[in-house]
Amino acid sequence: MIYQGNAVSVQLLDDGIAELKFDLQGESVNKFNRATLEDFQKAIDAIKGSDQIKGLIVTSGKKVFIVGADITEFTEMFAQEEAEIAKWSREANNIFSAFEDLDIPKVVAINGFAMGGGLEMCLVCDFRVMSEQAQIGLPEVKLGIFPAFGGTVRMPRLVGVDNAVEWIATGAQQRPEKALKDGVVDAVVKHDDLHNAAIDLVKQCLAGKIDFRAKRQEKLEPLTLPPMENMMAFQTCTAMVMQQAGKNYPAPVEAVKVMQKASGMKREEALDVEAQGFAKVAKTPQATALVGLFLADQQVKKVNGKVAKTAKDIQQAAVLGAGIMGGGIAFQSALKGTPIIMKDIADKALDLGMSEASKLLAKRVAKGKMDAAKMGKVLSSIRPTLNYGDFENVNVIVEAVVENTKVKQAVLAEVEEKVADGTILASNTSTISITKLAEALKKPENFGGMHFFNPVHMMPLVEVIRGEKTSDETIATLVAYAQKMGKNPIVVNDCPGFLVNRVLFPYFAGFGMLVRDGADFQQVDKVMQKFGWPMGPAYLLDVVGIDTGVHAAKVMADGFPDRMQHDFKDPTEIMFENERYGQKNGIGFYRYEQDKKGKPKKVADEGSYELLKPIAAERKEFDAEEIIARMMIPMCTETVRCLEDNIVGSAAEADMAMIYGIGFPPFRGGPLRYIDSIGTKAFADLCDKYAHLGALYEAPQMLKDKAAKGESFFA
Ligand SMILES: NC(=O)c1ccc[n+]([C@@H]2O[C@H](COP(=O)([O-])OP(=O)(O)OC[C@H]3O[C@@H](n4cnc5c(N)ncnc54)[C@H](O)[C@@H]3O)[C@@H](O)[C@H]2O)c1
Repeated sequence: MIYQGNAVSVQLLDDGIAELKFDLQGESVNKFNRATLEDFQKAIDAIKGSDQIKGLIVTSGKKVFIVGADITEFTEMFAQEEAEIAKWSREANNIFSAFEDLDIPKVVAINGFAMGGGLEMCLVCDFRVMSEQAQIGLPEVKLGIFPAFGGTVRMPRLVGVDNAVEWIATGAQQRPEKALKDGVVDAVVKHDDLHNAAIDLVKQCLAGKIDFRAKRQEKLEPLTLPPMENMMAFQTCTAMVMQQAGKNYPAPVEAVKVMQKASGMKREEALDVEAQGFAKVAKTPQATALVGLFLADQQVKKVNGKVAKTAKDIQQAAVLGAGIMGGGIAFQSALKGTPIIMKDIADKALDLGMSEASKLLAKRVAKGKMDAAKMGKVLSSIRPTLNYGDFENVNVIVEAVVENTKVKQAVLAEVEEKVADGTILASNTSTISITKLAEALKKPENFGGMHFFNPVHMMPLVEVIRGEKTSDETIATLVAYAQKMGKNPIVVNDCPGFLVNRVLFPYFAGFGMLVRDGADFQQVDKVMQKFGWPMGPAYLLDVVGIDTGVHAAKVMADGFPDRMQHDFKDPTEIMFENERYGQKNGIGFYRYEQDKKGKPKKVADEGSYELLKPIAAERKEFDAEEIIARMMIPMCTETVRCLEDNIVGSAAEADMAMIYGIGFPPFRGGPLRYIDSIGTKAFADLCDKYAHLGALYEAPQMLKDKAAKGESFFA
């Protein structure tokens, strides 16, 4: 053994070829934390000090190669001054450069995920051999930053400007074929042949058949494009990236700028430019929010992992109701490998459910994401039925029949009689209390809520709802089933609207008051979309369905009369009374026409303004800042109240639910992180400023306390 550290070892194999192996002890994956970087430096020193090593292969002792830098270290690091952050990147790069400069052929064997810093490690090697099972990428922009272990320097020099921009600015994870085609790797081999293929390449270098020094030199020099072509290439890329990323996500554009600025420089100078650019983006609020989001996601997964430990085995599921939601649940369950019985009372509904599932599957086949055999298998694991035969073998049942308490209670009581003792039942209700539905059951402990979002196959969130009598084992099983379906469950306690709708409806209430006070709903939509929402509130209400919106708003008002009842006619109610139900009947706040692809396209409709006139003050322009405050305060304060009332277990879970469930702008991190970004004191002051609008605008006690103590929701 030439070197043995906690994360890196160097061992001499045969013929003067050594193996440098990453294998971080005590962890399931390799990552570049500070300790690994230090260890890597020591390994390089050991290689330099050995006169036996003529060539090197770089490997991993884990299933993955290296997943990237250690993101848990980012929050603290990014809190430092820009100069300190740049220094960190520069120091790491000194180690990477020292490795690159070793005057021996170095070939990396990429066995599994090589992401971010993991791929940058591969780029400092002279050649890259990749297993056909591995995937690689530079996903840093998804955290609001860009590669800073030399990625912006080596990628364009290795694969050209256009490819480098695509890999860095999209942050996409890439398969072996793409990596080989773009020249990011030099060979793709069968997984079992990887080690030998890497050794073979080192041997060819040692035998003088391949000039590894020439290959390495390309990475040390400026880009080779003539100045005019270079400028053109970067200009085209910048415009494209700006358009795709949008102004709310500065990192991809900054990455391109850095690459352009460094294009005429040699490696070391270019690495300085990268470090400075990196420090700048690391200090943006977007980076803070997106890194926070990543950590929150990890925390939620950890919590769920613990919860799901006591889950019952799930081999067979069933869904009651083959409508929009039941059909979607059946499709998703079957797709992810849990066979499902789909029961309805109408033949027609079953046919519709099955034909929707086959349409979705056919799309996957057409896109090459699935073969016909798999499609057949998935379809045959959905069993449509009109009766309860075989229900005694079902482990978990999701009820998704019409939204009516009596019907749901009757259906749940009926199915309880048909199943084995331990079967877990859940309702997909969006507005009815889980505790109330449980009153119809003999074993309420075996029952909970499982609130999916529409369309089920697209929406990542499932709210798992604990009623008063729901057992821990039931919650565990529902969490496990949601995970099995590829969804992100968040466990919440029962209350009107559960978590997501309880927080969303105050936002709609804010919208109603703005329109009442003379705001143009189209202006509100534009401002909120610019703020980062996928769509503004009026458009969102049209998409959700005005009838659904009015019904749910009533449930919320009954549940929280002190702040959610209003003494004026809400614009959504006006639309409802005039049979403007939104997209579903072609008219709501907007009118809907079909675009060329047959999809609904919204157009302005003067009639809406006429209808709103009796309830609205004279139309006037509002400041964007005021619109944002009046829309966001009710949403954010209600999220705080959910935390206060123990509806949700942690700030991380609350924020993730809003991002997964209703598309809260990810670069703002979620309602609670949004409060943090403004500051708890400043946000509480903002609440005071608008408190005259009603109780929804009053700062909750928890916010006041945090503001007084100078605390935030996230450390
Ligand atoms: N549509 C949404 O966006 C959405 C989102 C989240 C939750 N939900 C909830 O999901 C549930 C279903 O909503 P949907 O939009 O799919 O409704 P839907 O009207 O499309 O489907 C309901 C289905 O239930 C069937 N049904 C009625 N009584 C039945 C019985 N006794 N046994 C079996 N099947 C029966 C009907 O035939 C119909 O096919 C509701 O509780 C709704 O609140 C809906």
